[in-house]
Amino acid sequence: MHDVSLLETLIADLVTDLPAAIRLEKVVKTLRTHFHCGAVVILKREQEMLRPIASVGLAREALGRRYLIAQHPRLAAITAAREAIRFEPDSPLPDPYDGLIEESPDGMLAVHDCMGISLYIEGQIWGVLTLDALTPGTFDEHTMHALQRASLLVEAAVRMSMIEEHVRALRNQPRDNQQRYSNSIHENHDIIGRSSRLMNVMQELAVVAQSDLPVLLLGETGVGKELFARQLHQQSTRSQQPLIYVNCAALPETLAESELFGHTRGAFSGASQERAGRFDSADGGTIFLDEVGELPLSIQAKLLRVLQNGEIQRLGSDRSHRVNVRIVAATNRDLQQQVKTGDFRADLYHRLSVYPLPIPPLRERDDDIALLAGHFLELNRTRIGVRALRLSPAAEQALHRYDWPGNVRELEHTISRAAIKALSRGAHRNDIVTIDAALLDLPITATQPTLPEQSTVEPAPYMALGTMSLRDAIDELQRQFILQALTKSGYNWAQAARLLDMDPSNLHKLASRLGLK
Ligand SMILES: Nc1ncnc2c1ncn2[C@@H]1O[C@H](COP(=O)(O)OP(=O)(O)OP(=O)(O)O)[C@@H](O)[C@H]1O
Repeated sequence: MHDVSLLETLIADLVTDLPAAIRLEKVVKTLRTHFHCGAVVILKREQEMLRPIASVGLAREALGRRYLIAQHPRLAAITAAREAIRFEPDSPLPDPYDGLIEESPDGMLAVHDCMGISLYIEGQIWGVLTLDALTPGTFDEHTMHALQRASLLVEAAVRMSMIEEHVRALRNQPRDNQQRYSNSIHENHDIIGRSSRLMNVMQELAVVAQSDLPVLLLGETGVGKELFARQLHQQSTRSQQPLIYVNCAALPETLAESELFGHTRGAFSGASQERAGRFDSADGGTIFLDEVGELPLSIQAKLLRVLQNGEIQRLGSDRSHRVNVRIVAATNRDLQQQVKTGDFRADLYHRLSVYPLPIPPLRERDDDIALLAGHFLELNRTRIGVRALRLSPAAEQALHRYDWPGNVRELEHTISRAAIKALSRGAHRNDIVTIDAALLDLPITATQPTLPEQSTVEPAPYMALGTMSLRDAIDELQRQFILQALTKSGYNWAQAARLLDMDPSNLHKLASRLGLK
């Protein structure tokens, strides 16, 4: 593609009426074709971090990662410069995408070309664009100039996507809220995931956030109810006011009342001075009652009174005062069942559950697993200080097969544990550490066969001329391709056949001949 046709294609990507995320995906695909790259990524800057928001050629989990700029010298150099920057194939600086490249047999970036450019919106750095080509010599002075020109259109595409998001958000907003909300729509990215189930919850959450209704977040342990509560507050009209967290399970019954509603001086022995409670602290804002199902019945009665008349009474006081607090509660218990057994007051239940919002368990949003895993891998990579931390294909498969009774929390702990175990095998700072399925130590919960661990597609130096026959080399290449397709499709043979553009029955036959079945 010549420069002119590149610009034309980018302009076409720009003017087509597409959702923001898809528009940017199209842009990176166009750039990949034009610049003959293995991977192209658009990353958005968020304080000290860069977050991939559109990518092609990288493993899907990359979209869940966050790159601390200070820890990635290439990204730091691109961010610091205004012009396009190129890294020579022999550059000693580690590449942030090592282990994540789809096209490379083991995901690794050996000798390769890399270039990038910072993206500016309204005079401020907005993010960066990076391009990696697997063949050294792909990028030269000419491509640098072409990238410089193309970056203007990428900036335009980003701008357009931002404007569209603003418009969509404003359409959903009550009038008095417009200014505040438009400032914050791009801020919170803490909830990782792109599954349709998650997107539906986020949409519902955005709508209910704007009402002042009490919300009851329901979901199994570890699904992220606290994150959703924070998001709800952030998107509400109260976002500039406090969000006060109360863990009801950790409140001792004897102290619960004074903690929640405050106490007067001398209300009990040790109460040497008057003290405000959590409801006072939350005045004007939101109180988040986590694990509300654990509240003792005596406190439930007092909480109900606050919800009924908006007034609180400090322990030891006979006067009450008004507070204006929005209630968001969460539980992993079956509250209706608790009502039946008399452990939870029915009247309080009805007050709290005006708007129940169920958060789906992780096993019902498989699409989020890779992104979350990527996010936790990057956090752990930073923590343990290695160059790259990645999953073997079999490990990735194991994550998808497992049913995650402890949900995201369990995934987070599984990856942290495996990272530390990998480190204890003697990894060093400059190492690329691969977590294999055994390190994850997950119980087998599925019927699908486990890919043999040798499916980690290693670079194949042994395929050099003189070390094997052409026939064996072809077999080896076919084996690697099939394993990659199987890994990518989660061992779904029909999908793997489509990826390989083969007839499924031929794929089965070939896989048997190659010893893969
Ligand atoms: N979508 C997500 N993106 C990033 N991190 C997540 C996500 N969901 C959950 N987490 C992380 O998983 C962990 C558990 O989340 P959280 O404590 O909110 O769960 P919970 O539903 O409140 O669980 P419990 O009912 O046991 O209190 C936290 O460390 C949280 O940051």
